Amino acid sequence: PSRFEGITMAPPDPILGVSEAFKADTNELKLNLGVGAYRTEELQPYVLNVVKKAENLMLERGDNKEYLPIEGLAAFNKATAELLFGAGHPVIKEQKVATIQGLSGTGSLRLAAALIERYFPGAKVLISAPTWGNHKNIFNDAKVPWSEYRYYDPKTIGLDFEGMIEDIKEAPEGSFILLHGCAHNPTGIDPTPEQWVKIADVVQEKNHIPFFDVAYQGFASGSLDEDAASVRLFAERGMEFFVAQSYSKNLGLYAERIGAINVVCSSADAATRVKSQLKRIARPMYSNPPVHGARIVANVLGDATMFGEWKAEMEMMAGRIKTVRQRLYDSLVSKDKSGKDWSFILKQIGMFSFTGLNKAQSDNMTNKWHVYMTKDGRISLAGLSMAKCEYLADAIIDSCH
Ligand SMILES: Cc1ncc(COP(=O)(O)O)c(CN[C@](O)(C(=O)O)[C@@H](O)C(=O)O)c1O
Repeated sequence: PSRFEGITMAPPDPILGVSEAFKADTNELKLNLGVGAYRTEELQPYVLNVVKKAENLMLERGDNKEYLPIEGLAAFNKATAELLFGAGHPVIKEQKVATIQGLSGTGSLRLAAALIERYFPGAKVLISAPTWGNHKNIFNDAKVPWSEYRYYDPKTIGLDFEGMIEDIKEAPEGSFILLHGCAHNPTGIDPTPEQWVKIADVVQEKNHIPFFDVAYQGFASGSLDEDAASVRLFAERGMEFFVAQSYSKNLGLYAERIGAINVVCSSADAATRVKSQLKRIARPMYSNPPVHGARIVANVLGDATMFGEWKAEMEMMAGRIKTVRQRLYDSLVSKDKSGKDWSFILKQIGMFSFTGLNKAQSDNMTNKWHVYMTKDGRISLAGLSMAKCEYLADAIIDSCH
């Protein structure tokens, strides 16, 4: 008998498995609102013009393919930390941030989880209920215990702020609090600036360690600075904390796997030690990261013209999603005679809308309407065109009544 008998079939991934099912569907009405990947009005993947411009420059320059250092491309690490905190920020000036290039957001989260497992034995991570589908797997596989803090309130289809604060208060002192910097996934519901202040207060009070996941900087509101406000608030307070970054969405570099883990420390010496241990973890995991995406980011962020062009394209993408969000809302209101309040669609921010549809209703969306979405009721508006809003509204109304 084969010794591989014990290797059973793994379940399809709750998010990426939806794309697999979508590809297998032959119905031309099919709509992929599963994975959080931007599509144009023609529902095609989008490579930013500024990315093509940077790549042409890189090709002309004839860069070589030598290994990067374990910590990644130095120009990228510098640029990514400055983008997050602002170039003039004290944590940058005083060299208190340990930044290493990661395999996009996922790989950066995983490196951070490995550091927690190694240097914070017994510490647990508090994650929002609900949260991005891969967070639990990342911490489980890194053998880091986690528990949930209340976040989504199905009654108001809004934030259960009191519950969130209470659960963070109740957590053992020195817990890691995983926070979505902006554009919460899957709910699209973000704390208000005032609520962020209160969150910072309670985290500081309990000596917790904030752990930001910033996968949508600039993509949520269209403004890089606005979307970094929550992270910068915590940096203002002189807190030590983690920030994972991703350029999958805001620069459209999905498959280039480019991101970073930043650890804000209380001294430059601590940052040097932390960086050395992140390198120690990375080397046996993947040795050193891919260069192409890092060079694109470093070139775009390092050139004033391209940086401006990037900001304009990001505002275009964020703008298209906002327009589609409004059109979906208008279609639902005009078609639905039940008087249901759909305003939550407009209050949500970023790529996603949390529809409140349950699993059976989501199944109906797929089986009857060929609309592919995650089973927690999330739809990615980035995959929706103006032309398809009416159809989607019909599907949602049919599925929830
Ligand atoms: C909050 C959050 N954090 C990290 C990531 C990781 O992204 P990457 O590794 O590409 O940098 C995502 C992407 N999440 C998805 O957009 C999604 O939820 O559909 C999708 O890309 C995914 O991988 O699931 C995310 O939404």
